Amino acid sequence: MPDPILKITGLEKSFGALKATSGVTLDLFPGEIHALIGPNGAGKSTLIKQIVGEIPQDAGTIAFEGQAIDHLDAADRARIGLARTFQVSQIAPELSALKNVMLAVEARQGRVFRFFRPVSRDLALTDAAMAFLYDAGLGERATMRAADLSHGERRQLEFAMALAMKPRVFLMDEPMAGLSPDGSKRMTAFLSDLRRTAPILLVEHDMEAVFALADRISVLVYGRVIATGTVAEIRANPDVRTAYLGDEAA
Ligand SMILES: Nc1ncnc2c1ncn2[C@@H]1O[C@H](COP(=O)(O)OP(=O)(O)OP(=O)(O)O)[C@@H](O)[C@H]1O
Repeated sequence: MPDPILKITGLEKSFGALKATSGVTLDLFPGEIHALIGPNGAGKSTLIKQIVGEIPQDAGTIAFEGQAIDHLDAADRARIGLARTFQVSQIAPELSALKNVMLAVEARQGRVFRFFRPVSRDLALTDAAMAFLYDAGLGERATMRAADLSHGERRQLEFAMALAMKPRVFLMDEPMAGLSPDGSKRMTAFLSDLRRTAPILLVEHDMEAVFALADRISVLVYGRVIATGTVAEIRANPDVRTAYLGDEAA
C-alpha cells in the first residue's frame, strides 16, 4: 500500500454548541476516488473547508504528502496543489473557452494574463490550453464564448481550468449537481479517468455516480465517520442503511 497523499487525523470543529466535525479520521491514496456521503448537514462541506484552509479546525491534524499543513493558509495550500476543484476557476462568460483556460494556465504560472496580446503569438500557451480542453472533452468548443456553452459544457470548462492548475488532489463538492442524465454519464466517465491524474475526494449526493466511481466510501453522520469501506461493504452495512442509504443500497 502506498503512503496516503492526504491524511486527516482526529479532526474536530464546532460552531457554538453544534459539533460539525467530530473525531474525523480519513485518508486519500494515490489513484483512488474516495467518496464522502451523508445526509444534509452531516458536515461534508465543513470538512472540505477545513482541508483547503478556509476555516480552521479546533483540533486534529491534516497532513499532505506526509507533512502537516495545519499552519498553511488557503493560498499556500492552493499553491501546493490542494484546492477545491471549482474554487479557483472563475469562468469569464464573455471570453472563449480557450481564453478561459489560458487564464488558468497563466494563473498557475503566476503570470498576469495580457488581454491585448494576440493569441497566435503565444503558441505554447495556446497549445497547453487546447490540450486541457481536449482532456476535458471540450476541444471542439474551444472558440465558443463560455456564455454560449451548455450547463454541462461549462462544467467541462471548469474541469479544463482545474486541470490547468495541476492539482495534486481533486476536492470536489457535488460535481454532478444540476447535470442532465446524459451530462451525469459523461461526467462519471470523465471522473473515472481523472483519478489517474490525481486522487479525488468526492462529496456527492448522486448515489448512482458514487457507486459507479468510488474505490472507497466514507459515511458522515452528525459530523462523525460511521463507516469507511468499499462500495459493497458500505451497501451492506446495516448502520449506513439505517442512517442514510435506506432503499438506495438495495
Ligand atoms: N459557518 C457556520 N456557522 C454555523 N453553523 C455552520 C456553519 N457552517 C456549517 N454549519 C452547520 O454545520 C453543519 C454541517 O454543515 P455542512 O454544510 O458541512 O453539511 P453538509 O454535509 O455539507 O450538508 P449538505 O449535504 O446539505 O451540503 C450544519 O448543521 C450547518 O448548519
